[in-house]
Amino acid sequence: MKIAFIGAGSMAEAIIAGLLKQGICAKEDITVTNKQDQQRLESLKDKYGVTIMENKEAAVKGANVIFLAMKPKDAKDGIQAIKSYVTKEQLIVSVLAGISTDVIQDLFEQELRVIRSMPNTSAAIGLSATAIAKGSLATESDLTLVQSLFSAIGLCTIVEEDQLHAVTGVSGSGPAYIYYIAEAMEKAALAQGLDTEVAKKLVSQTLLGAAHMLQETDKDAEVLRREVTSPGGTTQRGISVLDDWKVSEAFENCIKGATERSREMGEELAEKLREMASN
Ligand SMILES: NC(=O)C1=CN([C@@H]2O[C@H](COP(=O)(O)OP(=O)(O)OC[C@H]3O[C@@H](n4cnc5c(N)ncnc54)[C@H](O)[C@@H]3O)[C@@H](O)[C@H]2O)C=CC1
Ligand SMILES: O=C(O)[C@@H]1CCC=N1
Repeated sequence: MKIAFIGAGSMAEAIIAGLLKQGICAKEDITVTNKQDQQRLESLKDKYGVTIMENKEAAVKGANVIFLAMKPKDAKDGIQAIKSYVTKEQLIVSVLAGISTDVIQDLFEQELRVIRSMPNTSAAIGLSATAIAKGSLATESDLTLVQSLFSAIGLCTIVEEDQLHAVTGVSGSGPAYIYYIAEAMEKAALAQGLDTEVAKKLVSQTLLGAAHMLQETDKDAEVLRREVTSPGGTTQRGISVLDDWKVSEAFENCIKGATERSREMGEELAEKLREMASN
């Protein structure tokens, strides 16, 4: 299968790295283009051996699957640059946060099969948490194909398209929340006298172990948390501080805000297109 990436940023790289690492496609089958940063393309070529192209027609020609991997704000220009070279036989896979498959179809101004996805950067090591949804013209077999691609680089579940906003707020942005926690725990460990290397090792292994416990035991997070928390002990004191600082509510608002932002980004582009159509 030949895959073209329009956009060569962190998400494109994470997917490319994952696909190659898992042997889903050969480096010769991947073509990458971006807006103008030739140095970035060269670095992807050096690192992964993929084909890089500035010419947009050449980039999409012959691809079975075209990944849209530019920022949502660049979707209009990015699609404009390739739309006259894309054919109905090619399957479009969007990773753009917030942008609906209808808007993508409108931007191409032709009846294309579009699958919308929300992976995360852990795709780079085969551990993405991805959800996908199909646009009105995509088929069940398109969905199955894209699910098999993303399943090769982590978990991939199928959702209704509207749920992708919440997915973005939870697992698309999610790695950043966990890194935020890691940063905070490392900083706190230093303040308590541990040295940087020890703090980093202990924090990352603690996150890794806890994630495995969540997946490999049949226990809920709450049960696992209680098992760590001895009455009158250290964890109880620590958790009581998190409760005092309303960390749980902070997460509720964090995910709500990110979900709302996904909807807004979709609406901003849809509104722009409506304005252009009415002028
Ligand atoms: N970074 C993340 O963790 C995740 C990002 N996403 C989505 O992935 C998409 C890309 O995000 P990042 O990789 O983080 O962005 P990025 O800023 O790292 O990369 C964007 C890429 O798009 C290219 N680009 C911009 N305008 C273009 C145009 N007109 N034609 C061709 N290429 C163009 C840029 O040159 C750059 O290579 C976004 O839509 C984002 O919503 C989805 C899930 C997770
Ligand atoms: O922050 C963003 O908008 C993108 C979407 C999910 C992760 N990064």
